[in-house]
Amino acid sequence: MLRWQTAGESHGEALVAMIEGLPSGVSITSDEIKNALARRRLGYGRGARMKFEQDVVRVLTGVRHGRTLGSPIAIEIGNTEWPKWTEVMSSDPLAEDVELSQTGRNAPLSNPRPGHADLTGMRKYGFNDARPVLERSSARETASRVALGQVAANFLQQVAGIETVSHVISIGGEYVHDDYALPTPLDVEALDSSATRTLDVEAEERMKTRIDEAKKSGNTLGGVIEVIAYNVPAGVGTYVESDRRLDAALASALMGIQAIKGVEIGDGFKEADRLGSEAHDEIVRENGRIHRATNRAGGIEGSMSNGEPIRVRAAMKPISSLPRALRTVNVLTGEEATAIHQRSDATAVPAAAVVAEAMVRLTLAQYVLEKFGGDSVEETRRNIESYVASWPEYLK
Ligand SMILES: Cc1cc2nc3c(=O)[nH]c(=O)nc-3n(C[C@H](O)[C@H](O)[C@H](O)COP(=O)(O)O)c2cc1C
Ligand SMILES: C=C(O[C@@H]1CC(C(=O)O)=C[C@@H](OP(=O)(O)O)[C@H]1O)C(=O)O
Repeated sequence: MLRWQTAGESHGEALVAMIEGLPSGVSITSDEIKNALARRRLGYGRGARMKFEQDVVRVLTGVRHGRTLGSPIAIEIGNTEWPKWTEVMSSDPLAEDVELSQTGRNAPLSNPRPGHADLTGMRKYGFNDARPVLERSSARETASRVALGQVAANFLQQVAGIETVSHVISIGGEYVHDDYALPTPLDVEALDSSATRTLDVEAEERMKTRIDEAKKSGNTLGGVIEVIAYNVPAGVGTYVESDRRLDAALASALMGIQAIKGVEIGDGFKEADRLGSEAHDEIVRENGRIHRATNRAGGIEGSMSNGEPIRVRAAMKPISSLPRALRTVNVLTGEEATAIHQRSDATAVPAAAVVAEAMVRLTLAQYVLEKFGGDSVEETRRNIESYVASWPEYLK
């Protein structure tokens, strides 16, 4: 069973990520993890923190000479901003003669921000300061998931040539064109170089203009992202129990990302309006091989991969911390107030696409391992090859 967990606060000393259950022999280096983390920092509209902070990666356990050992892997991502936060975020009680200043970064945050976990988190955990809530609810934590996602990506690539691609479909209501071709692994470099993580240069300009306008008026934006997984063999996931359904697992993985409010598999909500004859993907034989005439289902039928590219989309709400302050109340006085705002992203849709890709990688790694097992990369690869080899030629 593949399991993973993350720990760490946004302004703490470091984030920590663990993954357990991967076979031995997966090749992975800390540079590959660093590169994955660098992709998450990209995107037009990201805030100041992305410029001055760095992710300092240390692979602490589970990897030797660039190969996994089959034992738990622990990764540390240091926050380079830590020296400024040592007192505010000290895990030990502060010495008696150290008094936190009541201004600047030390000030108690008693005006909770709408759209964040602040108000309910304060009630639930018994704080009258939003600091202890926002430290963990912050999407800083997604760096841990991207680090783990890179390990999963290497596993998927090395056992079955499975590759993922993430891109942006819309920001602030500015969409890519309807006839926009699905990006493939060959497009990853171009997507990484795009300010809005899209190959549609005309849409990119519209998105950038929209972000500029939002920024100018003290506002923020959300959008829609898509992740595609290529070369997933048919039969990953199952219909036999609801908790083993691949589509349900992917939806849960994406909904578990901060600010994601909706998930679609394939054509998702559009399918609801179509006639049955226009909704399903006919099975056709071409050049002796069986495949689908279309891929509206997004590569999943009966909660199993069907051999076509897997396609999932997620909707991200606009960033909750607005320079144009939203109304709130001061929890200490009960009086009306405006929400705290120090700095934030104007939009983080391109970054969320990279995070969503990491979650798809982790989920697929879990489901591939569940189907094919294996304690070493070679064993998993052999199992997949012999499974596919058991089909008649026209079904491969
Ligand atoms: C990559 C990424 C970056 C984010 N950056 C910010 C940010 O700078 N400011 C902010 O208010 N929210 C940001 N968010 C969103 C909040 O973390 C999120 O909306 C908040 O924790 C409330 O959680 P919920 O939206 O799931 O209810 C970001 C989310 C992601 C995925
Ligand atoms: C630090 C990251 O994202 C942060 C996520 C975030 C939030 O509220 O989710 C708020 C911002 O942090 P701060 O409030 O300190 O400016 C973002 O910069 C990151 O993605 O690495």
